[in-house]
Amino acid sequence: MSNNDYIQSLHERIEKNNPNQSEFIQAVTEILENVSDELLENEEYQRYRIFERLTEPDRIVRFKVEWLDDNGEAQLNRGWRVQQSNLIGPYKGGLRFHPTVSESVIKFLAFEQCFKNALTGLPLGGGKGGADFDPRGRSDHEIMSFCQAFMTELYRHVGPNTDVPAGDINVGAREIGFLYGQYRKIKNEFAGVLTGKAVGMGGALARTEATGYGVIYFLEHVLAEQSQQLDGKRIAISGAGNVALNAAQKAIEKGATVISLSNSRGLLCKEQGFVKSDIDWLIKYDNVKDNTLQEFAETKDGQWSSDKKPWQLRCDIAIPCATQNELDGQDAKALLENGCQVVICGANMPCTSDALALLNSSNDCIYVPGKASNAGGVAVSGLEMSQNAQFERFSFEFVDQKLQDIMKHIHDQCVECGQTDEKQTDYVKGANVAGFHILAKAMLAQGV
Ligand SMILES: NC(=O)C1=CN([C@@H]2O[C@H](COP(=O)(O)OP(=O)(O)OC[C@H]3O[C@@H](n4cnc5c(N)ncnc54)[C@H](O)[C@@H]3O)[C@@H](O)[C@H]2O)C=CC1
Ligand SMILES: O=C(O)CCC(=O)C(=O)O
Repeated sequence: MSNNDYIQSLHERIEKNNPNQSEFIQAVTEILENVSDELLENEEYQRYRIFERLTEPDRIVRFKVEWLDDNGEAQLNRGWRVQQSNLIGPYKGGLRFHPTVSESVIKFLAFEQCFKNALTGLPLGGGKGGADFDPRGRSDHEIMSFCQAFMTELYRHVGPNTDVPAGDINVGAREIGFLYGQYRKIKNEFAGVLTGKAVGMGGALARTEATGYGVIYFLEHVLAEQSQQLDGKRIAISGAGNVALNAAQKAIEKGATVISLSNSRGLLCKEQGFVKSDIDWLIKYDNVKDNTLQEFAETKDGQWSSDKKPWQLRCDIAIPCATQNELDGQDAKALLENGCQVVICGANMPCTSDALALLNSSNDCIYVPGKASNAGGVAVSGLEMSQNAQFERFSFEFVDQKLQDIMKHIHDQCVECGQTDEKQTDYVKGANVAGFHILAKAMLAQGV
């Protein structure tokens, strides 16, 4: 088979085996494009079918979640846990509760997670889970009932050395608490089976902040490569959840001007830049108010625009922190026309394929994929696991320093594996190739 035919056969296999799973196919295609050379140059990778085996999840668990709402009516949802690969550590990755959750979404997240976790240098395999449950408008009691029902099935598939879920969209400290409480009751044991727990029950200090802070630490390295710094840069951020708000807070602390936040209903802009107390307020009322951003504009400061995204704003740096495919080709074009120099992802796969192609081929803009830049969250989850295993508690400063070291380590790997002919760094290629080497080597070493 010619080289072209071989790579083409891998594309066809993915399409054929995963019909109607556009997000999963998108994530796999991006990585395949970057690792084609390694596959062609390494006969062992082909003989042992490394790519095919990495793309096939070890197991997919789909389950029924039935629970009672506040009116005493039965509700029914679907839950998933995709255990993609435990080649280099227990399956590890978050849980997402959102009506758009599907098998394709969880599979793409689990696949990406394997590469991300490998880049951290910690012994973490890859997995992801969630449910098509919409928490919007639900009471605390309903959220608790749902979480308990979800864990009543999930508990049999997880364990501190088997699979360790954490939070993702709409799964924060409150949900992790309810999930953990149910696991503890069923199993009658304290075990580090979830991360993102409250600090008083084994959670790591700085886990809440870690993903957003990690993005900014990574960004500083990207800018340093260009002999630039964060101080004075205008940053547009999308999202207004855990990742967005903590990235904003760290960026402000480092002297940047953060001009936007957003949610699925619209955009909040503050032209002169948010200040620390603004972000403190938004963190405090996240989850409490129906639309925190709109309320901020109405009662405090800034402009609210319904149904708008931040990508038309003039900015030096864009940080998408909401969800997959939130930034499309038109948005990418607008960012480039307005002089955006760096797009660095807080969210997982926030750019459509069109947007990625435009941004990553531009000589004027650097694009950093989430599997590199948002790995700080899972890295600190890894520290939480090690803290739990030792019955220890690490200080905020210790964890934050480790996080900074890990983000630098990931950046260094991207630079090493992502060199282009023009002696620049292609961060997409760097992250994909570096992660692939780690997983491929482990797969070869462990035999078939
Ligand atoms: N929480 C974590 O540690 C990590 C999260 N991520 C990724 O970061 C992203 C955000 O996650 P979190 O902040 O944890 O979730 P979150 O639930 O705290 O916040 C999500 C935010 O995105 C907004 N949003 C959702 N869909 C949207 C849409 N279509 N358009 C605009 N805004 C939308 C929501 O309104 C909310 O403000 C996700 O892609 C997640 O997979 C990645 C690594 C780690
Ligand atoms: O902390 C974790 O285990 C998971 C974080 C996560 O879901 C992600 O990196 O996308």
